[in-house]
Amino acid sequence: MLIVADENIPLVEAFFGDVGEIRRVSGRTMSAGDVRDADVLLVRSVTRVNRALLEGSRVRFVGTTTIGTDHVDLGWLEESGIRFSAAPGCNANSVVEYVLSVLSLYAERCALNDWSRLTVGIVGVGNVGGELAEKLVRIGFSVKLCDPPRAEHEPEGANTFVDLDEALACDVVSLHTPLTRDSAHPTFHMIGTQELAGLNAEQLLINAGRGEVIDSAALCDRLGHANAPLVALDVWEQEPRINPELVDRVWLATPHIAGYSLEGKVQGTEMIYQAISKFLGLPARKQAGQFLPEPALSKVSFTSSADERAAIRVALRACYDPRQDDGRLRHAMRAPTDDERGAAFDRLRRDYPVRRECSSLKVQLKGTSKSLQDSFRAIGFKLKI
Ligand SMILES: NC(=O)c1ccc[n+]([C@@H]2O[C@H](COP(=O)([O-])OP(=O)(O)OC[C@H]3O[C@@H](n4cnc5c(N)ncnc54)[C@H](O)[C@@H]3O)[C@@H](O)[C@H]2O)c1
Ligand SMILES: O=C(O)[C@H](O)[C@H](O)COP(=O)(O)O
Repeated sequence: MLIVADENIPLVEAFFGDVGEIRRVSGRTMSAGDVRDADVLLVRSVTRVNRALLEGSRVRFVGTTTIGTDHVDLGWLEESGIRFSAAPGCNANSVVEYVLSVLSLYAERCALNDWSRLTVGIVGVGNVGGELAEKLVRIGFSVKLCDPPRAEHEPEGANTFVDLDEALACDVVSLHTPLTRDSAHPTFHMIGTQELAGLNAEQLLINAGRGEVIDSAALCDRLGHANAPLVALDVWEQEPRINPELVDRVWLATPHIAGYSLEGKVQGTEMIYQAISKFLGLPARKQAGQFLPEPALSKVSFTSSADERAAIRVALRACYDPRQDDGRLRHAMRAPTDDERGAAFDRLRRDYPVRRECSSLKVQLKGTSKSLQDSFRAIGFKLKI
């Protein structure tokens, strides 16, 4: 059995070495020739999986080690009898930690002593948005949830969810929808000129869903006018050849790495390993946990003299500080041509440093308040009181 896998999927050899022969190829440039004699194909979000890639090949199973599936022609795979599996939720916690870190930076920028005074509108309340909402509520934030598909289909939907306008009126708006064009509630350019016109300088807009959910030409234009909101973008239209002018105009710019914790990546590989094992009728004995190394930073300690709010900031940013990714992307955008900038964007993702989730860090709190302990727990740190 031949397994063709994107060269940037971690631990393919460790998980699949005894399932078949493995051939690594570039996900960005993967062609029909690369996959013709494959039985199994493993991709990331950068490979378009469709008739052009697979027709005439031996491929019977496609797995994407990602949450998003907009790069895959699901209809064509089904018609062609090719089994498909994604990795729902694999890196949801990583994205949530990205948003929490952005929120902590924003609160600091606004000189807000208590970050939980910010209201947060979450658009798209699935694995990522749902986990974000749960953590924010536990910390004490007020959240508004916008998810029309869920609002329509769930019995309590009308009471739980708000419409997009209401979510867009919050201090912070965080987008976590999939990219859809033909659904009942399409998200392609869901945030366009009109929605952007309604946002103001007292607001923060975060997009860690898919770049095409925001009309980026309209955003670039809005950011050139008065009273514009602050914007944090992790995802972009036309990746990897993103608009350098837009990078210049946003507050925080990261190269589609919100989901790039080591835990998130390894869980993605593990979920596809489980799906393939089931497809082939093989036992799935390997688990992500056995491949996670000891974290570089394993413990921090705060005493009763710690400023409680600063303690959360310090611990959160010890795990992940988006300003480092922002600096690297801005530097990469100095390259002179579109091609070079695109290659640099992909390099930043390929050579991404090891980033561990908050659950890998033990936090010792001596003589601190119960509410601080609850907030640390809500974020996901391991506590030692
Ligand atoms: N930046 C990153 O690194 C990163 C990482 C993981 C996922 N993502 C993106 O985030 C998306 C969401 O991930 P998830 O795991 O939460 O997916 P999910 O499928 O669990 O949830 C998506 C939610 O969005 C809702 N939705 C659909 N259309 C909507 C609309 N028009 N308005 C509001 N809500 C709508 C759905 O009903 C669903 O509840 C993924 O599809 C992927 O594109 C990005
Ligand atoms: O959909 C996802 O899971 C994320 O967007 C994922 O982090 C994308 O990463 P990639 O597959 O491009 O490495």
